[in-house]
Amino acid sequence: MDEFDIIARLFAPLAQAEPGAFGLGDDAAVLTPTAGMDLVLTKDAIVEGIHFFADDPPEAIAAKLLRVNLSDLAAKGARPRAYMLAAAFPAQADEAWVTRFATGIAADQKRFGGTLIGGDTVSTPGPGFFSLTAIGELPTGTMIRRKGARAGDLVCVSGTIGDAALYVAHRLAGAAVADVALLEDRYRLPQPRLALGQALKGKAHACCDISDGLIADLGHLCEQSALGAVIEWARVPLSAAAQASLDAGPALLETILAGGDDYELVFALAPDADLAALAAITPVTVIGRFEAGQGVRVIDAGGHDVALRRTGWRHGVGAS
Ligand SMILES: Nc1ncnc2c1ncn2[C@@H]1O[C@H](COP(=O)(O)OP(=O)(O)O)[C@@H](O)[C@H]1O
Ligand SMILES: Cc1ncc(C[n+]2csc(CCOP(=O)(O)OP(=O)(O)O)c2C)c(N)n1
Ligand SMILES: [Mg+2]
Ligand SMILES: [Mg+2]
Ligand SMILES: [Mg+2]
Repeated sequence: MDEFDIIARLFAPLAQAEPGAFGLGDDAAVLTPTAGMDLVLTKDAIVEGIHFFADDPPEAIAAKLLRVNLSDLAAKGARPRAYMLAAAFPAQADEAWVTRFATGIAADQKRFGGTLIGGDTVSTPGPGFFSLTAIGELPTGTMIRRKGARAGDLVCVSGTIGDAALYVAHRLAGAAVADVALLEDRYRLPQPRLALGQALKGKAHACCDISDGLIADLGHLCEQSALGAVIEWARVPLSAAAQASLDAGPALLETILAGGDDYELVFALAPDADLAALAAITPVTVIGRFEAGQGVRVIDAGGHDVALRRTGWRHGVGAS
């Protein structure tokens, strides 16, 4: 199967809903924004060995690629409209592997919306590399920014924190964790909080998704909003698996707070905001407050600062 077979047989069927995709038969696509809407654009790439394990199911790798991008759209309050895919398949990806990858994309396109409108298909002598540009829509001028939190706002997070990072710590460092199957599922199949993100428009003063780690990504909100934040460790929402893992080894606290791969939302709400209306969509937990100053502080139940050696994931370039 060559690139043209892959495009025609596996990807073109996913492009039908957007006429400007021309069945993936032209050099480029045409996208007309819906009247009164802004287009919201975001790109994230994933690399074998860095973002996913080589033995992850190809359907899940494809789903994760789409979902990490939809998570960025969710954080901005946008609805998925279209996406572009660049796939560099490694030499060991045979026809069955590529077919399963396309099956994963197709299933999630149906689940979350949006239409494939173009991309590129190449081979690589190196590890698998997949990049996606997600294009969302929202009413003009309503995108939720990282900037805009106010001192006294509540720091809120969706879902539970730390599950995927505990799985990575288990796989790479042999960390003893509870319920590996649940943690693995959270790692492989993040849940983009699209409905919550859209409900946050006009309510959240600032929002971003948690990819690098709760502390680091909350730090991005703080930096852009020119504020600090304090969070109470005891209020950070944990799954039963994460709680049980932590009970066995408190060293995993830092993994939970700074490990990343959560793809939950962290956002700023006014103290009198209607939390129940949001929690009816996706579980939401208040974990702290924005305050004057800079940086993120974590305090324990006694009000003492919790020292962290790292705050989140950073890609390095070069030998440093
Ligand atoms: N190579 C690049 N060229 C241009 N912009 C980039 C590049 N890499 C990252 N950015 C931009 O920098 C910002 C932060 O990127 P990133 O940390 O990847 O955000 P996120 O966690 O939301 O995915 C985003 O606005 C992104 O578009
Ligand atoms: C095999 C493997 N090892 C380690 C990790 C942990 N990890 C790798 S990159 C990353 C941060 C998120 O990826 P990034 O490319 O920074 O996404 P962005 O912040 O741009 O959304 C994390 C937590 C992983 N997901 N998989
Ligand atoms: Mg990114
Ligand atoms: Mg991202
Ligand atoms: Mg990152």
